[in-house]
Amino acid sequence: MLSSDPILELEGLTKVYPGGLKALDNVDLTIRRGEIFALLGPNGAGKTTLIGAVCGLVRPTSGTMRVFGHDLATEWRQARSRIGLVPQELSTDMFEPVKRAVAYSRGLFGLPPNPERIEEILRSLSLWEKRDERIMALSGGMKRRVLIAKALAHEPDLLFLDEPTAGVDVELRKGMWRIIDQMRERGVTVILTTHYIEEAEEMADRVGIISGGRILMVDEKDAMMSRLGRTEAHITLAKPLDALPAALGHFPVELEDGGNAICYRGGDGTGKGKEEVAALTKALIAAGIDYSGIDTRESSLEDIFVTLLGEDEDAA
Ligand SMILES: Nc1ncnc2c1ncn2[C@@H]1O[C@H](COP(=O)(O)OP(=O)(O)OP(=O)(O)O)[C@@H](O)[C@H]1O
Repeated sequence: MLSSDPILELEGLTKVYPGGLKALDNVDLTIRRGEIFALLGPNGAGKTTLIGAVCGLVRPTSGTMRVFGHDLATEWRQARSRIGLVPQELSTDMFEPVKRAVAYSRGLFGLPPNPERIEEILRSLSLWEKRDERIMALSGGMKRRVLIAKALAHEPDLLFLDEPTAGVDVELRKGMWRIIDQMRERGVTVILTTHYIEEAEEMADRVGIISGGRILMVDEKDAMMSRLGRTEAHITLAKPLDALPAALGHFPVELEDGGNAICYRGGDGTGKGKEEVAALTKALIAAGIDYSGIDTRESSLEDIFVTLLGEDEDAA
């Protein structure tokens, strides 16, 4: 269930690596219980550093972090035991059989063994048949699922997935999305990092855009798309025009393709582009201008992302 109850609160989180690189710059971020939050940013934006800070792998330079209301600086143990981390790559356990490695991960958090629970996790990730195989002998996609199983072994309430589908094929990516969806159904809050816009668009309830260690924007995905999205319509005319008729003067349109098409670009931030295109077609008919086709396109999260990053570079 999605609620406004915060599960993670970051305030003024800053990380300056030795050598002076500021990987996180005064990050404020609140994650709500039960949501899937996508942290979207280009390479080197600070995504892994942010996850590392919450999971205790990176020591922040300043700022506060609260998880489930526990201050990470003072109540580290209570908080960490409820967090799971799926890192980008498997670094240990390669020689271990799958089931043993996953059970071991549970034990690391001081939990008693629970073979039924481990079986359930392995089955849900389609790894049960492979439970006695060494991890090194598995395919790349299965190794990724082992990473998830290990992160779920101690039944965390908050799960970080760092680039869960980097470098995997489309089929595996979709499989991974289904797995993430199942976790949400179980009530796990998921924070995933990605530089695949498609992934954020498909999976997330909310999206945060990060670049150069700064959060540029956080919003509900749908709100972000209607607030920042725009509509483009390409109207092919039956006969070319020399100039735009005065009757269309109040629409955001231009004559293109040597007078053979009228292009509409509008609805910015209002979500009303489609309605305006419909009004435009009526105005065309009223003005006696015949057209042979209309191609309408709503902007995607990708367009928004590119625009925001472009503006950020301009401001820098
Ligand atoms: N241990 C480190 N020492 C010094 N600089 C580091 C260290 N780790 C990361 N950085 C730098 O901090 C910045 C942020 O890196 P980070 O790995 O957090 O980005 P990212 O958004 O996860 O990138 P990617 O998508 O490539 O994984 C980068 O410029 C990186 O080179």
